[in-house]
Amino acid sequence: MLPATESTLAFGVGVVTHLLYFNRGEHHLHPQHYPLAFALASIAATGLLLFRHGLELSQAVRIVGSLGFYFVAGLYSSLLVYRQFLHPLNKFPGPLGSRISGLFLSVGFRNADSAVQYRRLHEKYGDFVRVGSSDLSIIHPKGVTAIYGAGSPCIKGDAYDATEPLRSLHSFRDRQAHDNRRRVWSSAFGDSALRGYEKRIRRYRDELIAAFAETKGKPINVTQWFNNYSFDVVGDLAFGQSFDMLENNSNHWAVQLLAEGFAPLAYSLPTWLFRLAQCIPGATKDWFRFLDFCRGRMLHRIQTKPEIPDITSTLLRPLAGKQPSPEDLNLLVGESQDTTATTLSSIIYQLCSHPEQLEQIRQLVAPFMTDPSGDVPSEKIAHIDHLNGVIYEALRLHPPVPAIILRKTPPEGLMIDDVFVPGNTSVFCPQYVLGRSSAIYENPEEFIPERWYSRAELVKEKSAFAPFLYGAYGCIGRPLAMMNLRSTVARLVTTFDISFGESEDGSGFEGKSTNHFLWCPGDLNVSFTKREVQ
Ligand code: HEM
Repeated sequence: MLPATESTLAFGVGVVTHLLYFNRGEHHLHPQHYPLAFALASIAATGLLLFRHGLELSQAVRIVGSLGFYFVAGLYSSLLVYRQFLHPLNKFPGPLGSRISGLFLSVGFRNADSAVQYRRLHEKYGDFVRVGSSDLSIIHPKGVTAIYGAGSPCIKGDAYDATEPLRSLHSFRDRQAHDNRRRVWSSAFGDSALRGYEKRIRRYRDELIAAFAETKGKPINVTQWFNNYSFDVVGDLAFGQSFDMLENNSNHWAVQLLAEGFAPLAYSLPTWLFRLAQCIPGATKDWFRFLDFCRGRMLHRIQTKPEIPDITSTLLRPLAGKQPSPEDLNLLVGESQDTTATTLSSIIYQLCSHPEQLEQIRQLVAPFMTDPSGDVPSEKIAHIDHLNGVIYEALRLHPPVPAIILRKTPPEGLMIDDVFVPGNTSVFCPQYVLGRSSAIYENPEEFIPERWYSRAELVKEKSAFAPFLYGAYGCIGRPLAMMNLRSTVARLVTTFDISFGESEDGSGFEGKSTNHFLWCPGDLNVSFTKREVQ
């Protein structure tokens, strides 16, 4: 048995370690160092007792074990007491377990339905909900501008360090480093570059239309088909070579790896745990296989010069011969394409649910579909307010990034309207919950495209609508996405009669959807019958 003074001392050291070290700053980058340091200290202390003080091995192990126990007990007691009773976020409501750890909610997210669950939490607790020891979910109408707006003092949260030291444009937390990389990317998304991409994309849109025409009205799962289309498009824009997914109507193996790599994001695990899991041998092998695949395709692409410049051409130019990082390519291939595909699915879901809207868009775009190819450049139809309204309504009700886009408040804290959010708090505004909030929209559950142009009174707080985000870290691919969405929707509605398949009621589209940072809708069986008169 350890004397009381030693056990108290070990306990006290635990408390002090928490208060002076773990309770200050960030500690998520190298979580494996802590158990390692603990093990090394235990071995050193055992050695000291054995060789310096001549104790028996069993005696030395018992003493070191007890000291270790009291140290850990002190550390965790301090952590629990602090988080439960003294934490500056205690004034915010939320599930009791969340005060102690975000892991409490991670367990509840086992069905990958975090966006729906955040909605329930906000219905119960209000605009500010504490969802972790230092984490707030916020749906106050002024929250989005305060947290993500151009002048916001917030920085990206620790989750963006998940793959450190690998970095993409998306994951730079340092503002200056991000801005420098973003300047390189901007040239790849300027007007003239987009016109070139539009030409490259047309070939895949033709393939999509041809594949739908071949079905002769037999219902098909559009969620998969739009995935096929979007990944083929980005494969072409990034590597000058598609994934042949439209041809095979199935995921390319690399795309499948990517989807599996995203799966753990469903549980909103703390970043330290995520990084700890990466230390398990083999745990990230699929991820690295995917990055190797990107690297291989990139090398192949660099050896060929495309007739019409692709994204890589424009990215390579300012990099002066250096290659984009494989993480950048992962960003391009993974995150950006799922979003375009899910938005197309959401639009078709809403148009099948509201056939009168489908007819209205058809009437509006038909006069511009004069090209013999059947296609239409986006700029010809970009001014059609109702078409844009349909896209925005789909994005409002089914935001592709529906829940956590993490930011951290500055050390001095942040005012959101008249609510003070303490410094160094992880904050996010779930777009899915905001999109259905009656504090922000009149009749939020209704699909009303006019709210985005002629019935502005139906949007009470426009700044809360941010499916692409805005500000310094907003989506750089927005113009490309909008261009692709407009032209593809115009082409689909003028080429086909579109309706839910016979046994489809649309319930699984949302009901079986999951959220892995990006939203993945359930299957949606839709019938496309070629129209006689166009
Ligand atoms: C409907 C389609 C899309 C939606 C809703 C969307 C949404 C978003 C959102 C919410 C972010 C911010 C994420 C964060 O801060 O964590 C973002 C960032 C980004 N998006 Fe998109 N996106 C779409 C399409 C695209 C496309 C087509 C591309 C490119 C081909 C793209 C490229 C990017 C890039 C590179 C970033 C990182 C920007 C930065 O950190 O500076 N996105 N997108």
